[in-house]
Amino acid sequence: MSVDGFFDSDAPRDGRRSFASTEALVEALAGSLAARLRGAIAARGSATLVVSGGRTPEALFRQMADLPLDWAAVTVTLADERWVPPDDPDSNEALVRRSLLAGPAAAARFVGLYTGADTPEAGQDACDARIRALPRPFDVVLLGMGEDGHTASFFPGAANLAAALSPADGRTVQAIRAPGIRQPRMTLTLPTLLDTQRLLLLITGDAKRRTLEQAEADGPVEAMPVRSVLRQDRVPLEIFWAP
Ligand SMILES: O=C1O[C@H](COP(=O)(O)O)[C@@H](O)[C@H](O)[C@H]1O
Repeated sequence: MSVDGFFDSDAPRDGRRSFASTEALVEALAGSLAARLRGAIAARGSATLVVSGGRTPEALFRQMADLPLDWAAVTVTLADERWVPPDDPDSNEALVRRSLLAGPAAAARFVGLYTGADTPEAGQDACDARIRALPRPFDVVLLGMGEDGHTASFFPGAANLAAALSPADGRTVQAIRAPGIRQPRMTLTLPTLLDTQRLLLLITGDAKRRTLEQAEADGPVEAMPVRSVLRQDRVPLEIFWAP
């Protein structure tokens, strides 16, 4: 159910859905993602799901974890990772393991980005090999967004943002360091994230909605890197929002 006109205003360009509550969003989105994964498994025998970390997707992951699905045929990986071991509370892998890969979904194969190397730069080649080995296109890429307009680990002001958005050498991942972020990161590059059948952006709250409105206005991608997915025309972007 729409709560106002914002998400309906330019529907022809993007699929936008707004919900009266996070619970309603989570229920609808979990069901829709499960249907997509089932369809991929029926067609090809396997499915690949790329998810973001942070706080926003946890309720969705918990809902998905219980859905009836041949989880053993699903590979789950991350759109980005904080360069910390999986026992660190900031690890996106830890979030996925505790909230998505629980119950029936524990049967899924998880491919993490953290390699154990001292730095993401040192781990980049090994991480690239992991992602390169996955079937493509992905079936679903689920992105989030920060209030600063970052998505995945495309941060405003990141030294290597250009390489992440447009990797000259075709690499699938990029080490990221940016002012103001606690840990260095590893992110899938933009062309890799866009190599998907379905691309979703999940945001909640009024602050992020205002960030999205700002990102949709004119301005450089480097200032609000989520613009890189808003402005591309390779794969339709679906935006899911709840207050
Ligand atoms: O640092 C990150 O931030 C974004 C948004 O996180 P949230 O906590 O505001 O939901 C997330 O999409 C990304 O994967 C994560 O590494």
